[in-house]
Amino acid sequence: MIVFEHVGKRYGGRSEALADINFRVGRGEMLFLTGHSGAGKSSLLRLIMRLEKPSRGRVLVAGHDLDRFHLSQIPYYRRQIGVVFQDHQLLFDRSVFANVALPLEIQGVEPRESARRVRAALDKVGLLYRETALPIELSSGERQRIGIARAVVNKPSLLLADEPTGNLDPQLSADIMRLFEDFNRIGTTVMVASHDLALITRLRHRVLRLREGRLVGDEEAA
Ligand SMILES: Nc1ncnc2c1ncn2[C@@H]1O[C@H](COP(=O)(O)OP(=O)(O)OP(=O)(O)O)[C@@H](O)[C@H]1O
Repeated sequence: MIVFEHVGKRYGGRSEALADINFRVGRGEMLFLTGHSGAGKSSLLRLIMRLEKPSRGRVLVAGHDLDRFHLSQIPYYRRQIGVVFQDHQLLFDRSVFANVALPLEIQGVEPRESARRVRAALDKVGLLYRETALPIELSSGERQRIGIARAVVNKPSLLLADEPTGNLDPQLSADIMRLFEDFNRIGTTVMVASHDLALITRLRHRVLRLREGRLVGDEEAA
């Protein structure tokens, strides 16, 4: 599903944020990406999203060399990827329902079909009963689950998360990870960047370890 071949990334004239990264992720896998702050986790995810281009090497996703995409193809490509951020990036003046519906609205999905998919996504994260609430009325764990519902409303084949439990306590973090595992169980490829080693160790998935832009570990699930 994801192939990195000798990938390097340099921003401007600075030192390399990523250097000679090689790995493959199979369809339907779940794995963690870990490393200290500044190790290159977000850069690696941004390359997969095609928000950045590599300075060296190739990134392939679902058989496509991302460097070869025409600019007009990129939005279609990104629709196949669900992305969850630490700060969830919800719109605070819109209801939970409207936030989750946003990706479908942008694509022009017909309202009735959109409503059906939004409710299915909210149901999966256990927050269907909060559809009319505003984000401000929710707890931080609930907001993160809304961010996840929005990420999966398109039924993406690939789900990427950048420190999705960064602000949450251990219990809520475990709940969020269980949700990712649920999506993985139904076939979604899931990659989670996190520096929460306690959580990562407990969950027993494959772990890619970055240090100063280099891949220093690739440990299979225990
Ligand atoms: N847009 C950018 N322009 C210039 N330098 C950048 C940019 N994005 C990242 N970097 C640099 O690249 C290196 C890797 O950063 P990156 O954000 O990928 O690491 P990270 O592991 O995700 O860290 P964090 O957990 O703090 O987000 C850092 O030295 C950072 O300063």
